[in-house]
Amino acid sequence: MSAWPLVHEAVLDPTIEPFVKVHGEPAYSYYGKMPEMNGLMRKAMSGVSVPFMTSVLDSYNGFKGVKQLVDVGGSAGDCLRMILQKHRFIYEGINFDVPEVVGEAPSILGVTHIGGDTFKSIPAADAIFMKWVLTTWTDDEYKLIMENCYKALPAGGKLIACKPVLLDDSNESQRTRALLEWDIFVMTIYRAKGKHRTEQEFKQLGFSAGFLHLRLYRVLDY
Ligand SMILES: C[S@@+](CC[C@H](N)C(=O)[O-])C[C@H]1O[C@@H](n2cnc3c(N)ncnc32)[C@H](O)[C@@H]1O
Repeated sequence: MSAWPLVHEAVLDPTIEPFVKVHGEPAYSYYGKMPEMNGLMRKAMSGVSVPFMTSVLDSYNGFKGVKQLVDVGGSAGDCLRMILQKHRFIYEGINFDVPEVVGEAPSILGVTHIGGDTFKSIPAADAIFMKWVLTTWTDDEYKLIMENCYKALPAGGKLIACKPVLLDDSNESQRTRALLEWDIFVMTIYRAKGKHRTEQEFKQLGFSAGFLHLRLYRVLDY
């Protein structure tokens, strides 16, 4: 909470986040040093992701043909658990997150937890799932994560990124307002230059990392 009074400073100087000004380090490394914060973050992600994934899995069928799936930034592994329960043909799941998070994750049948850093390398699999990860990073960091995803996949492999897509022109709708409000949250806590992106921006960043085709599936008007 102590970062919020500094929110305007992220606009004046986007090179340093309000969270860093207050705590002296970025949010994820701060959580990693505080088991209680880390536990709260895992719990919060489960709380929002479980109902959300139930709806996604009702309408999205792009996992067909996948045998090994890595969930990048998968937190405690809830998303992967739900995907594997629904799609029994996926015989191997890898839940990849920072060591402090996977170290506390529960064991899940068919899932191996691997600790690491998306900016260094990502475990190989024939498809990658990544939900609610890219918004918190700058364009350069986003590109680096995408390059590491590209390296982790075989030719023709698939990256399934689950993200809200911003309209080209912002409007007065509740959805646009909610996404832009969320940008302010990201700007304050994670990265002053992190943001939601449009379809065209996703396409360009993916293209610059080697992903030549982008197919958009709309689920939940998301
Ligand atoms: C917003 S949470 C999303 C969690 C999960 N994908 C979900 O939708 O429930 C972002 C996740 O990225 C992880 N993360 C942050 N930096 C990372 C890094 N450098 N390498 C691997 N994981 C990272 C965090 O620990 C966190 O679990």
